[in-house]
Amino acid sequence: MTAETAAQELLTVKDLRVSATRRESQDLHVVDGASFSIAPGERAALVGESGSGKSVTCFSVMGLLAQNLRVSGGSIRWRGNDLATAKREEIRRLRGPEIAMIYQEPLTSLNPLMTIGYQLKEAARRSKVGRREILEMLDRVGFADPRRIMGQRPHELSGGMRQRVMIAMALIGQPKLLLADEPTTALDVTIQSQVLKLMYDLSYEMGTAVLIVSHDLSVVRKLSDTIHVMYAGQVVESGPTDSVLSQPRHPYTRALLSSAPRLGDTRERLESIPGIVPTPDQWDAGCRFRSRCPLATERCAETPPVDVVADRSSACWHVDQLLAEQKEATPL
Ligand SMILES: Nc1ncnc2c1ncn2[C@@H]1O[C@H](COP(=O)(O)OP(=O)(O)OP(=O)(O)O)[C@@H](O)[C@H]1O
Repeated sequence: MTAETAAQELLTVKDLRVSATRRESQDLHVVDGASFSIAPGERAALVGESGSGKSVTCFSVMGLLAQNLRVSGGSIRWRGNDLATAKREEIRRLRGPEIAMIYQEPLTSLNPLMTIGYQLKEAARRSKVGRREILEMLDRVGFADPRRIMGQRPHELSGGMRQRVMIAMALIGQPKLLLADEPTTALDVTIQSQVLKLMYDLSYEMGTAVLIVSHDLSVVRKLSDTIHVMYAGQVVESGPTDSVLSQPRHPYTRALLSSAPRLGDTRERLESIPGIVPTPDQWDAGCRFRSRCPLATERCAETPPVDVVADRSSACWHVDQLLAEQKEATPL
């Protein structure tokens, strides 16, 4: 990394390892060698099948890992500090004014007993923001009567309204980074895109970088500048969204694309990825996708090299073959 790129980076996660403590056996790594970085104002996405470690990675950045999990290796560089080794108190101070998060289900992060006003004031206090800005923020996220919302409790609001409150709460302090962990999965399909648009419009106006965790490649394609593909606890491919999705350099990304529906799709059937994701206790030093990969050879039992080309990186022994196959499949 050059001094120039390092200075441009907001968050750099390097070889992150998160371990789960187990009572009767050795600790288990649930994230194991994840690396990616995010620049100021960048819109990035973390994609991958269930269990690949996307949420745990976000919670590590927020310093909000479950009791039985801990960062056991690697670094999380945030504007010169390493959050992997920082004291809880230091990370707590960053939550709100610097890094904020929106969760899948707003009800788990809103207190059911407290009014929205109370909870927004708590969030605003950390960022030294007053009542006027809170009301303005509620107006910006689309509430016609912000004063009325302030007096209501979470159960009095619809799912979409609650998620808009969460967006207001997360962005009230104008953080530098917003982590959004599948922020619309709990919402009706009809309002998902409205809520996403709102989140991205506001973040853009504030210059806030966004890392969205999503299963939906069509959302990622539309809304993200860069994409990081996670598989079995590692980031296996990274790069600008358009180029990763049009010319994947990792067989797992190619498989994900074949299994995702696309607008105007003429394919009769989507191909599901054969096999199952190995669980953390099955991970080894070799390529973890090899049991499901059509290109796998014996060599894949060894740690795959990280292939870096311009702003793309992928970890695969067979990038050349993968690219040759894509060339053959693409009519001139
Ligand atoms: N508190 C915990 N204790 C032990 N293992 C955990 C804990 N939380 C998560 N895990 C394990 O960590 C791995 C990564 O989980 P994570 O929730 O980050 O995956 P994900 O990619 O976000 O999946 P999804 O898309 O389903 O949310 C999984 O194997 C999961 O079972």
